[in-house]
Amino acid sequence: MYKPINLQIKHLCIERGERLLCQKLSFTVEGGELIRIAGENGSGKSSLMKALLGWLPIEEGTIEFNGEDISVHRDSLLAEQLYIGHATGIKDIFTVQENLSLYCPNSHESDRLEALRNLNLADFEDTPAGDLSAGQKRRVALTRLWLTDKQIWFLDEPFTALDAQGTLTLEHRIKEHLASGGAVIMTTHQPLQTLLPKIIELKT
Ligand SMILES: Nc1ncnc2c1ncn2[C@@H]1O[C@H](COP(=O)(O)OP(=O)(O)OP(=O)(O)O)[C@@H](O)[C@H]1O
Repeated sequence: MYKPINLQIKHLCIERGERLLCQKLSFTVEGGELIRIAGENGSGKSSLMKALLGWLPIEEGTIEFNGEDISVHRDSLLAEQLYIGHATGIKDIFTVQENLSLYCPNSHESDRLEALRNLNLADFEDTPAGDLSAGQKRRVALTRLWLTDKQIWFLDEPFTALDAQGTLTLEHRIKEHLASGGAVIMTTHQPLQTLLPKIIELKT
């Protein structure tokens, strides 16, 4: 079980390419909570995620993690977070197993194999990632969710290219994480099957 966490966003405004993306947005995230950032294409979902991690400057407002302003001190948030972006980040020239070793260098081989089994990739460990389908590459990227001990997950369109069974497997993993006090902030354009998120809607 994780310790309690609190991410507090107050009156946040982000500007990108001279467009104002969030207008005085406020919400909180605590352990056990699933947040879905919703909105049309270009409304600023990915930008908001990056701003929450301190990777994009903010125009106005504050982001506090466990009471600390991340614009001053973001080490504790960065130490607790796992971010999986829009792009899978999988390296085509490496095998599936090598990609996992690259992303999770401290993981045990037995845990990596178990993670691959969970995602129906056990037969592909020696396959070059470049020979995988889009959905299989997404699954390789998502194995990190079975290998991490990070408490707060930032998942940008994690369901992209997954089939129905892959979607349910990911939803199940997210539920396990929430049940142990983890938090998840995600974007998705797809309908969720079993998850009931708190929705933060961005306007265009
Ligand atoms: N690197 C960048 N430089 C300048 N502007 C950018 C950059 N990346 C995105 N933007 C702009 O910021 C706005 C929000 O983009 P963002 O990717 O955050 O939207 P989104 O809601 O995640 O979209 P989608 O649903 O298509 O993934 C868009 O108008 C986009 O053109």
